[in-house]
Amino acid sequence: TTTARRIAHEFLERHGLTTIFGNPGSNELPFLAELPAGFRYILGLHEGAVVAMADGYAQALGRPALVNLHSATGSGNALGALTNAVASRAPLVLTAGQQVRSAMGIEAVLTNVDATQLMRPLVGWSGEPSCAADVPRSLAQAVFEAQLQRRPAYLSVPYDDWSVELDANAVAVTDRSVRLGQQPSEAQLADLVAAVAAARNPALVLGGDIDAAGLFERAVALAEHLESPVWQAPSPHRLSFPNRHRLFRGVLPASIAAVERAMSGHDLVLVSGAPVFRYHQHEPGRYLPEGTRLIQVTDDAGAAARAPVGTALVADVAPVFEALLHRIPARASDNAARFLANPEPATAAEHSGLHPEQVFAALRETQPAETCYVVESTSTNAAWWRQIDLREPGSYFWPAAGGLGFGLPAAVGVALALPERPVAAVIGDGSANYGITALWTAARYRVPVTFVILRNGTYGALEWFAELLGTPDVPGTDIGGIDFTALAAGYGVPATAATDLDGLRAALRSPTDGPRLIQVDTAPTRP
Ligand SMILES: Cc1ncc(Cn2c(C)c(CCOP(=O)(O)OP(=O)(O)O)sc2=O)c(N)n1
Ligand SMILES: [Ca+2]
Repeated sequence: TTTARRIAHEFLERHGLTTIFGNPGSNELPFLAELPAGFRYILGLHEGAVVAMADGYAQALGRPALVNLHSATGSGNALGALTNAVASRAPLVLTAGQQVRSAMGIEAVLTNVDATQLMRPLVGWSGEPSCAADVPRSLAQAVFEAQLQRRPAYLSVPYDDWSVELDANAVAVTDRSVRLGQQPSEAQLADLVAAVAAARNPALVLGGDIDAAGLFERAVALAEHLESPVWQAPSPHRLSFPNRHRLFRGVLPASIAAVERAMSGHDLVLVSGAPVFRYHQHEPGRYLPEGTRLIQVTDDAGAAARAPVGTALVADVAPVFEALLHRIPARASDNAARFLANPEPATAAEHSGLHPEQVFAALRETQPAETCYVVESTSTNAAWWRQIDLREPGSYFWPAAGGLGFGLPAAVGVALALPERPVAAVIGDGSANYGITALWTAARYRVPVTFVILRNGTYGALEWFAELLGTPDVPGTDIGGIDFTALAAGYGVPATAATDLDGLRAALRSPTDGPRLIQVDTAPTRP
């Protein structure tokens, strides 16, 4: 016999879940005891930062990530960050400690009352084992559910279970594995190939799942093969195509009318790896222009079922791309240069701060081409896509549900997942506050992230929305006067304040082997 804890650790080790992102309470300590060599615990000081770090880590690695939270209070603190992990389809395995079994009914302090309901409807599965003997199997089920659904799963475990001696049946689960394959049928491929081949002027719309599936380069090959224009689907949480490529037409604006306008003239819209669509600002219109057909290919059955227009094939996208590449003759392409030149950055003449385009041009000019950017700055996206020049897979992450508090911690998670890749976080001075404690984690584990804080003193996007919604005089958008260099110093991260372009470039160029924060004053812009 062996204890539930040793079986659980063995199962986690076999499935590569040896990095634990967590913030512990007393209920969690018996699970965290006797961690085998090879496990590492990454401590976050707030559960929102913990889950955001795990989300960045899981997305960067393309594998499940393990999280350990403190009962109800800790799990509740994580709910906001979980909205992003649901939208990014991050396979997070959330575990939380529960009071001892005999004290749950009387609701002793630290009882997670009705634990399996707490995280719904955000998690794809949540459970609490009915007895200690079922703990290892329940943990395995949480891991497999997260992996199969590509959605966070939640497991609550009474802390007196971990030390219980269990028999061979409980150990059997350590040998389990589960695999998922969604190969389209020959008939489904033939239908799709025929539709695209017959299209006079097809448009390709790519979702974040294309980058998540490692299909960034195949998407470029397909677009060049078909000589088709490419858009990133609205509200992207990843980039699935080089944003300066001659065929790239930009990020689809996140409104119904704007998508209709962008698709005019195209008789077929092929949407791959994206919901149809993640609109944001409400601008009524027709979903598609008259005569335009939409086909969606995704391995996300829910996204296919809830789409308001078009037909959908639920399958892995890779075999679909290969069929289109090999069964449709290549279309002639003009010999234009593959990538477009970058425009001169706009300036903010009438404002003391820099224009965000100047900041982004400085990043492009000073950071390595393979830098991975984690961005959370909600009024600077137009400036960002005009000036940045991303040509590698996995180069861009954004809070997938628009929930702020992802960017700063997720950059730490990405850097922990990819220690060989430069990582920069580009964070608004509003967004930075929701996950600011991750600076301490970056300092503690010396995670070499460059945090760039864009300080325009406002919730800029909300000021734009206030105008759009005809409510210009709303309160609560002025956040001026925060000193992020003092905050960073307080958490142990070296910081500088840049007020002009030379100062910013010098700071970006200075050598570093650990985390650093650069606060740059910027002028307000429209999203
Ligand atoms: C957790 C959370 N709280 C509040 C908001 C609402 N919100 C807020 C508060 C925004 C302003 C963010 O300001 P920023 O300084 O990070 O960026 P900009 O100044 O460039 O808009 S944008 C937005 O949707 C949110 N999305 N998520
Ligand atoms: Ca701001």
